[in-house]
Amino acid sequence: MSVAKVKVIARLRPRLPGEPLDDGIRVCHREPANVSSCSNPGSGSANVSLNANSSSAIGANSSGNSSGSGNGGGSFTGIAVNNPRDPSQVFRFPFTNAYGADATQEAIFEADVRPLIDVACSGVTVTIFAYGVTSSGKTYTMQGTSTHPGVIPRVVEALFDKTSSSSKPEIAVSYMEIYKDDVYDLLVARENAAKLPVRENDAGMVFVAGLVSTPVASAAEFDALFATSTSRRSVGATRLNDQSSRSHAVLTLNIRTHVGDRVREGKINLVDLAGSENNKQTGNDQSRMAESKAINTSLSALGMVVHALNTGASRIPYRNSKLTRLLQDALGGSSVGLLICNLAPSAKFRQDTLNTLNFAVRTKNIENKPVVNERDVHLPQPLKIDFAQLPAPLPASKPVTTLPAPSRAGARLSLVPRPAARVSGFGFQGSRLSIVGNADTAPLLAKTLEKAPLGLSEEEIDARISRAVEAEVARRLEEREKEMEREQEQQRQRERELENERERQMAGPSQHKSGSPKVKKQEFSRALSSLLKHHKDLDDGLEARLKQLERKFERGSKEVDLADMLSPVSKKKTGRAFVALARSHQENHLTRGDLQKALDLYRQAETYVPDNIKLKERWILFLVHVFLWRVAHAHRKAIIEIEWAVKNRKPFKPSPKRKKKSKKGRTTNVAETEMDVDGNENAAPMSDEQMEVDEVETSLTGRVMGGFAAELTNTGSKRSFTDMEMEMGTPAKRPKRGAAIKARLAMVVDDGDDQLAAPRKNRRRIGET
Ligand SMILES: Nc1ncnc2c1ncn2[C@@H]1O[C@H](COP(=O)(O)OP(=O)(O)OP(=O)(O)O)[C@@H](O)[C@H]1O
Repeated sequence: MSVAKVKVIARLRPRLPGEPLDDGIRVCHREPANVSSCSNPGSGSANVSLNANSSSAIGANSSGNSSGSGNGGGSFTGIAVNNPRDPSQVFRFPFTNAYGADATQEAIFEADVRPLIDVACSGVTVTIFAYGVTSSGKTYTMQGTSTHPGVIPRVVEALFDKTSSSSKPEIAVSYMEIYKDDVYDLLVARENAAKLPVRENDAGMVFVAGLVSTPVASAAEFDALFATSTSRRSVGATRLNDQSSRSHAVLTLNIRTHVGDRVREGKINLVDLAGSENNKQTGNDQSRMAESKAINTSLSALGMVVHALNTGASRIPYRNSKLTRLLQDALGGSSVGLLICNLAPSAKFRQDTLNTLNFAVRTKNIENKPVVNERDVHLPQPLKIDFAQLPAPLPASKPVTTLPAPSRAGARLSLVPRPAARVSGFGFQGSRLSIVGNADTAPLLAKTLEKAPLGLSEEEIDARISRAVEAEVARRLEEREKEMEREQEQQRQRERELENERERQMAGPSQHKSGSPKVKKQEFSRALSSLLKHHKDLDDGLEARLKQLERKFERGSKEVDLADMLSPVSKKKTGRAFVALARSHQENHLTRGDLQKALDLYRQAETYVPDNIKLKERWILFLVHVFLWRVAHAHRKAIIEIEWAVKNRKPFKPSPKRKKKSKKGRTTNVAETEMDVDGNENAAPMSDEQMEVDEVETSLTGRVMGGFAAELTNTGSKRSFTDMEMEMGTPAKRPKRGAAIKARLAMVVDDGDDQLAAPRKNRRRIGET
């Protein structure tokens, strides 16, 4: 993509009445770089005008091409300023052009502004902004006076001159001010003007929502509109300027040109920034101070954006102020930029002037990637069809004849890739219109335009752009056709696959061998859906069980009364005994199905030692443990059942739920997988099918189901006796052996119920011996 650096020119205004003579700041034009006269005010060089008050409009030339200005080629065009602390030292600031006190409005317009009008008419966004300290002549430069019209009226006049030519651009105007970081529409009477929001559309284009845009048919119509709206701008008197702008004003001229079947939509943003203020000098009252603070804040945000762009920062802080958001396109974006750096000659502004010049020199290094905004008239209209609302973007061009940037000591060239150009538009809303290109296709246009030698006529530039655009359109159409073909082919392929699938289903299972992978797959998916239903039932069972536990817990309050009667030591002992017993039941639950018992015992223990944190932790772990065990067990069993069903080609039926009688005779739904593996007296008798499932599992895993659960619930160091015992036997003997162990453990733990106060270690030993 073509890159166009922001062009910067400097303008030193004449001395105003009452301002003391001061030659500390001078305009230099094509000074030999080694001539000290420009840089040293004391040298008395005769061949150049160094004094701001006497210099002529140097730098301006009718071609608008500053022809070798800047530091390049051994000459210097720009501004020289004495160091206020050390007058023998001179700072030099090179610019494309530099204008002195008697430079006319016309000279500046002709040299640096008029060429940009052609650029805007060819579909590019152009942003011209005046920057400088308060009272340095920004408004004078942009608006001018009735006798010395400035940039704005001259641009409009030049545009309307074009409307009489064959291309006949249509023009619409929007005008806003940013006052204390709020945006107001200047085309709307102030009493009706609401604060307008700044938004960004999907294409990354910044716009002011609700900004009015008015078509204008003649320069006279514009003048009337402009005069009325300018009178609405916030202006106030300060000690430095009795007509000081208290806001940043942005006037946008939207230009639409028809070229054959295509429409080009360019625009010119004309920005009169409020001036930076040194409040030691302004004598501002409280309300002026608030304005001044907003002005300085937004200008410093602007400075930060410029700095970030210069240093190649990955994040550019456009969002720090409305001003920078709206200037986004002009700074590192897709428009062509011209900064007019206004300077005041007086010594009292010296420090601010140096700051302004520093800012301007940094701005020079900002690279924009201009795009040509063009669309085919036959393509659908944008969302907002009002001309002024038409958005911008697309292919790049390099419409301005910028000179190579003069080298500047200390200026860093970024090694970090610049962020992609972002598109923004003052007052433009709606979607981007484009048919002719994007960031990828822009190089073609850019290349074409870059090859254009300086001094090409407007028609030649237009012709080049047209040719490039046509080639680009053809290429993109071809690409689009190919893309569409690819998509159609993919669609056909998808349809074919769907059709085949449908046919297979219609043909039915008889056409397939029952043992084929497809049949197996179907069986498996049927089994899977049964399994899912089964799990839902399981969840319901668990939930019912938890509710039951809660009720039991409430009943435990009776025990609390009992516990209150015991001494703290006895309470502790009793609590410990309950815990030991609960642990024993917990550890043996695989063989005895004593989880419920363990749970009750833990609760009882808690009544005696309610504040024991360890117990609480154990309690929580236990609940988790129970839950996980049940879920894992249920899953495992279900998987085995499915595997078995698939292997034996039998339909999968989830195990029926077991109705469990609660102690009070209520019937509760509990998942059968809960306790039945150990075959104790509470478990429902196993069906033939279930027996088979266990056999299948044993043959698949070499273990009985208890082993799997134990693996899940016991850590390596606390493996249960049952597991160890069972691992000692051969796989064939394990089931038998397991049953014998279970019976033994049942006896041991039952005996243990009576030994409430037995120490924990002993209890363990009982279980393990
Ligand atoms: N080139 C010039 N020739 C003659 N007079 C000028 C020139 N530039 C500025 N002035 C005068 O200087 C005064 C201050 O100029 P202006 O109001 O344009 O400054 P400003 O930078 O816009 O100030 P602020 O930031 O406070 O709005 C005005 O009286 C203006 O007429």
